[in-house]
Amino acid sequence: MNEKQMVGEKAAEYIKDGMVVGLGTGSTAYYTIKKLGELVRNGLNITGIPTSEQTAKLAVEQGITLVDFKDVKQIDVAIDGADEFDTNLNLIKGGGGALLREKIIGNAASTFIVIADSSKGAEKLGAFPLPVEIVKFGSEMTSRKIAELGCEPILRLNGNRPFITDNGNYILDCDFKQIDSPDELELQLNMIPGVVENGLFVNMAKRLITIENGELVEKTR
Ligand SMILES: O=C[C@H](O)[C@H](O)[C@H](O)COP(=O)(O)O
Repeated sequence: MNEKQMVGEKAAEYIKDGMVVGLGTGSTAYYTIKKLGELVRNGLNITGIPTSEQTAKLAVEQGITLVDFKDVKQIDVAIDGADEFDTNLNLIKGGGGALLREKIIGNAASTFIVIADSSKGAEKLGAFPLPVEIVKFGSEMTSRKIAELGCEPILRLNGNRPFITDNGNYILDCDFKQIDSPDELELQLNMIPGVVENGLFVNMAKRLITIENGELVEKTR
């Protein structure tokens, strides 16, 4: 079993009957959703809220009932992957472009569980270029304003066209090299008009499930 499958399936153990579950996006969350599908087919009763169109499709294929977000007052647990995590369980997310919905759902969940293979750990965040979702209007200006914070934003492409998020926006990948104060940078970025959201998830993860020396490890905050 690969590391993504190990952590992804482990997270499914936290899901109990009757829960409303935030379903993450990406190649690690894939294994959680597959496992939850198996459990649902064996009688587990949950409803899911997907963090992307891609995840919605997978969840439906797996037989997981989805609920309309507008009808939801409480999300019990959200499970999602990460592109990078630090020792305080702060994260960089958005490698797959799903960061906005992931942040809304992760923030609304009583418990946000992160699942990440051993390659994602870092002393300080920043080696992974930070994804920032911006509106199309004025995108060059928004990009210049972000650059003033200390990076060279690169417009994410899909082939030779801009990548478009599920929300109809662009993504700028911003290589800050090393992020000393993720909480400050998160706020500074979101203060720039045109920025919709950024991929820094600070003080959100309650539990991290990862791998160390080939073994499953869990850390809580
Ligand atoms: O937008 C994508 C998400 O933030 C993913 O959770 C993140 O990119 C990690 O994905 P993966 O599990 O495929 O490495």
